Amino acid sequence: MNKKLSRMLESNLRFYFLCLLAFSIAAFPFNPMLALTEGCITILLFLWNRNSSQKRKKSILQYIDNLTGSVDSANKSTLANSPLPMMVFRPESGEVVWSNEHFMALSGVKEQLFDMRVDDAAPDFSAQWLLEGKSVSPNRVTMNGRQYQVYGNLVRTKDRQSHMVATTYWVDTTDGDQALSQYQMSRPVICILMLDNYDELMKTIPDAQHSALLAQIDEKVNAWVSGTNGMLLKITRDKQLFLFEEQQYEAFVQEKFSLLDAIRDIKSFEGVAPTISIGIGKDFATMAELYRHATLSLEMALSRGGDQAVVRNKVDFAFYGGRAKATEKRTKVKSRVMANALSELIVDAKQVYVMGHAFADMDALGAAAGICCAARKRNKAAFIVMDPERNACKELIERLKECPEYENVFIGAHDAFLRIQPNSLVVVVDTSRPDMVENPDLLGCAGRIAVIDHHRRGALYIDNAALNFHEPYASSAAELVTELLQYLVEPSDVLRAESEALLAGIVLDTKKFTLRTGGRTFDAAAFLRRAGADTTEVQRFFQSELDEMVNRYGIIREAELYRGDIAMAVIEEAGVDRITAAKAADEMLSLRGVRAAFVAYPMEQSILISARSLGEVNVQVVLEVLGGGGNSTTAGAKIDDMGILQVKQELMDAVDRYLEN
Ligand SMILES: Nc1ncnc2c1ncn2[C@@H]1O[C@@H]2COP(=O)(O)O[C@H]3[C@@H](O)[C@H](n4cnc5c(N)ncnc54)O[C@@H]3COP(=O)(O)O[C@H]2[C@H]1O
Repeated sequence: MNKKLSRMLESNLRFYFLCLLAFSIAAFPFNPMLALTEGCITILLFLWNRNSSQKRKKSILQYIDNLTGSVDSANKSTLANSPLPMMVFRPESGEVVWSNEHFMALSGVKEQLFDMRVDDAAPDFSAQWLLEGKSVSPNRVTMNGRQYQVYGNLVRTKDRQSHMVATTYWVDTTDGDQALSQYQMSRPVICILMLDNYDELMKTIPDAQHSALLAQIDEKVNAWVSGTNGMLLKITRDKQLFLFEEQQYEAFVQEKFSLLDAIRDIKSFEGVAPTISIGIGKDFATMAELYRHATLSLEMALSRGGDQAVVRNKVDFAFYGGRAKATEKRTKVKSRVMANALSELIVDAKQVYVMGHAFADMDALGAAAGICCAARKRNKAAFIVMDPERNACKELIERLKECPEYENVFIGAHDAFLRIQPNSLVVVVDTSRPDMVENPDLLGCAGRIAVIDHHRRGALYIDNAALNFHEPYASSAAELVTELLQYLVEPSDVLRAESEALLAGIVLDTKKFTLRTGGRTFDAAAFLRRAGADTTEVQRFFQSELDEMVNRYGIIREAELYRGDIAMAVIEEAGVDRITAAKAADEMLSLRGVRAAFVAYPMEQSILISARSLGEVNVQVVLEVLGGGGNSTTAGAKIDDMGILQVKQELMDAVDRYLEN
């Protein structure tokens, strides 16, 4: 080190002295006296320079020595007098090498911790994070009832006993942690409670009993909020605002928002049970944001059929309840308002693109044809975006293509993407999930988006739609579009093929008017009949090939009864067709005693599930946990990254959880 330092400090004058000496020697033959004098002076100068540079080197080395000495002793004193509790130990053996007084004081050890192990001082301390090269402990360490954040570093030693020594610094975070937790626990949560069927209840029960029923409801709500130190405020006749602290929230989750059951259990005098929807906003910074998200959650609860709690936190939506069968709560006024809004959107747009879910079925196509009819009436070009191969309605497509109005109407997803312009309107029918549409990219290119759907809304939905006609009580998207058409066109404007496509959509989703069929479904069917739909023609779309029938019974043969009344057919080999699986699930419901049916089968890289129920078991709730969706009686799911047997197990677990909760 000294040699290196000397070399760095030494100015390299040797070369100059050698040059001067060479000049003196060269001058000697011409002037020996002058050459000798020059030579002597050069040698004297060299000696003087060497002497003085040695003195300088010595004093610099002395200075450096002093400096490192001070740093060393400062280091030692820092270790000993550090205001932070410190402890040095061998991570391999856990043996404590040294600790300062602060550490001893907080660990409660009187003497130096020689011959002691880290576990003796801090039993829940683990050195794994140090061995993994981290410098901060991932969790707080508790010692003598206080919490510490431990920082540290690992040094390799030449010691034979142990190769590593860890130095740790312990920062007491107890007070900070307590303050943070108190702050988090006292964060406000905004909850909006809304009676789903206020108008219906008021209409159906005699006036004299109104106040008794409302008093019963108020009593249940007050009992639910009592003991929470929250604040309950009536905002309208059917809505209340409930403000409470975060620390109460977990209790509501634990008791699964029991208010839902308590309200449903109120026996109204005319047999109409009141139901309530709960929308909660939490984890947002301001009151305005909390309120906005509580409103959004309430909207979500209502759009999923009401009688449930929806919680919107920073990351996601969470759903509770919503297991009761949805009852019709639509109003004709809403349909008229929606029809006017859709008409405006069509008139404003240059072109209209209609798309349903990928692998479109007759409901998606029927609804799309209805929108084309409304656009045609307004002289706007309309296109149906649909994969010509991957769909479940080929015959219906052919039937529509026979009409001159449908020449060039069907286009593929890729063509639509190339043609769409910023002033185009995209109408999404029969789904509201952006990941399920025929071409999700179109949603990003459209000037405006309108969504018409009848499925229960999931956590993922198209949230930037200019128009959202979402009615989970409707039987089908075709029924909703038919209802809009009644305000947008005359029956004579609807092509016969269009009316049959719409009727086929309704027939498919209601299983020939047996499931989810309400008064409005028959109204829509009557309008379609007036528009020329032939029911025997529609029936023709549902005829199946012999092969398909054989395959369907092949699936049913694999069915087993789970828990006595849930039919489950799990097909391990590939080759099952979607429609055949859906029809098999439908048919399994006709077995005596069966309440719900599931068919699981592999398709390409995924496993698909088709689920059907008679209404008592909400199959949408069962499949939602597996990432699926649909309606209470008709649902489906697509599961990636799982084998068929694992899906079977997950499905059984989901059924167990549903039935046991
Ligand atoms: N990956 C996923 N994630 C979330 N939700 C999912 C999903 N896959 C399916 N769903 C939902 O589940 C419902 C049932 O789908 P599934 O394929 O069993 O059954 C479909 C379809 O395969 C079936 N189908 C089509 N053509 C048919 C025909 N000719 N005869 C009988 N059934 C037919 O009718 C049902 C129409 O159901 P709908 O569109 O109302 O509703 C669908 C859809 O909304």
